[in-house]
Amino acid sequence: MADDGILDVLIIGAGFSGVCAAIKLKQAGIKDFRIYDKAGGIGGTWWNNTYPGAACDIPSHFYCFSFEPNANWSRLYSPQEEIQAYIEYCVDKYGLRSHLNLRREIVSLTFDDASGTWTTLMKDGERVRSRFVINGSGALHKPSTPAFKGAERYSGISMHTAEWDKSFEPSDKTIAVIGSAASAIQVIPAIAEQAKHICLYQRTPNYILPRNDFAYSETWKKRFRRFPLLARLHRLMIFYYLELKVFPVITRSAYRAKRAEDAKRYIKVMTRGRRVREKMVPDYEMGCKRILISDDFFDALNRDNVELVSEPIGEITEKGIVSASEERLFDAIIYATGFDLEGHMLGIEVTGEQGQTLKEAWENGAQAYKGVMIPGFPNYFLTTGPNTGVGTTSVVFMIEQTIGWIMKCLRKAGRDRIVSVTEEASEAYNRDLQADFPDTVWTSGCQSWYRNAEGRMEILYPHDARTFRRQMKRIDPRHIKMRRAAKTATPQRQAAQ
Ligand SMILES: Cc1cc2nc3c(=O)[nH]c(=O)nc-3n(C[C@H](O)[C@H](O)[C@H](O)COP(=O)(O)OP(=O)(O)OC[C@H]3O[C@@H](n4cnc5c(N)ncnc54)[C@H](O)[C@@H]3O)c2cc1C
Repeated sequence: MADDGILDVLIIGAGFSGVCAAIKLKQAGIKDFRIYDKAGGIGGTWWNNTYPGAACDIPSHFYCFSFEPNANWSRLYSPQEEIQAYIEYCVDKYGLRSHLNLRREIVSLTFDDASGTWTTLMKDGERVRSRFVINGSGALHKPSTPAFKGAERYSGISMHTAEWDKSFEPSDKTIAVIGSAASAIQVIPAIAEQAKHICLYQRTPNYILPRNDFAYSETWKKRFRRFPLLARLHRLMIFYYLELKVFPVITRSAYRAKRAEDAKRYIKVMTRGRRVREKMVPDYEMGCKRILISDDFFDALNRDNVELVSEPIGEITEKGIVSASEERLFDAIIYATGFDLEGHMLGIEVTGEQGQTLKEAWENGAQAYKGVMIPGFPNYFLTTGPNTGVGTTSVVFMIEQTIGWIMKCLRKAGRDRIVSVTEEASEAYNRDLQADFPDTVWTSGCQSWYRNAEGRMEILYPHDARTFRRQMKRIDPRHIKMRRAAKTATPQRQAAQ
């Protein structure tokens, strides 16, 4: 930290976002930064989600940093342990350990107009001042557990997939899995063989397509190590496959209808029994909710010890779950019920210029310029902010583009300038962005976690990842303003260029 006790940059979160930001800061010669995370380790999503079967669903060679390829990915879709090990490797390679502050939860950020600095308040009462804040607190770190009537009475084992108890032994247990989306279709195949009986409580069926996963042979790993260009080409192939083949399923209605028919046929072929088949085929447009992939879920579902329950849950009792008129008894209830997205956006109390809070600024919905900057909140950057999700691409790719843009801002800000986005630029950006949604499947009427309670799209970006990359290439000086603080806070700051 500089003599004046003010950090250059404070980073929130030690997941892909925080680690990427830290690496880029170091590479730019900015060493005066700290990373804070409330978790007990690094990795973010991959530190938290350790349930059996957890893995990425974007191919690994593209679900990693472009500047740090990994020739040793074991499979097309690597398991959680490998992704966690990759993040740990990056932290060590770029010497980030000494910058880490774990088990430190941030509760508020307050901007001081006079000095142009942010004060970050930790849950333990410590305050840290910094010029910049990069908020990489992620979208999926607050497990969401529906408030079922009576849930507190349940006396068996109860846990969310994102809070997995590693000592849990599924053998010979009767288990309820609530939720049938991404985590459920990974965890069920991983425990079905050991469990005595599993009941899958499904509210809405999902489009589930084949994953086509495979292990990379030692020969291929050797080739990737020997010829880094080959690994780059492989990454590019994945990128363009997702952009040109998968993204149009969501954006082109004629193509989508055809693919939806194929997908429904696949689900029918893969499920055993007419009753289950009927409940597993979605009746909404494909792509409106996240499209899932699995090679082993249907095999698990077809097992004699796995049962689909598609009636709504009435209440949870001391020993089990009541749905319709029947009570089923369970040794364990696993909540595969996703994450609280609204809580993430406003989980930290942020107060910007002239005492305006982020809650006030987002009264009519969360929005940011390019998903990164909010008018009235200078020197404050988001990494996976509103409308930055392209469901068919790697979030790590999106993070890299965003951090590239933030670094350009920091370079321009130099040693003593304050960066802010104009209200007009942010309004125009978001007006155009929201205007591009009506032609897409996400506004076709089905409700999904992509939209907020009022139906406004706050998660997804309406275009493909190449468009996002293009828009993050440069800084528009008409939109981004630089000024000096009234009271220069950091006279001998190390230059940010
Ligand atoms: C099970 C699962 C599988 C996924 N698979 C894929 C995939 O295949 N492909 C893909 O592209 N994306 C996937 N994702 C999305 C994934 O979240 C992103 O890819 C990526 O890991 C996000 O990284 P991040 O650093 O932005 O956020 P995170 O990984 O969520 O990290 C944020 C960190 O911020 C910390 N934090 C939050 N609030 C505070 C606070 N107030 N104070 C201090 N620390 C705080 C959290 O503890 C967390 O460690 C998956 C998500 C889940 C849950």
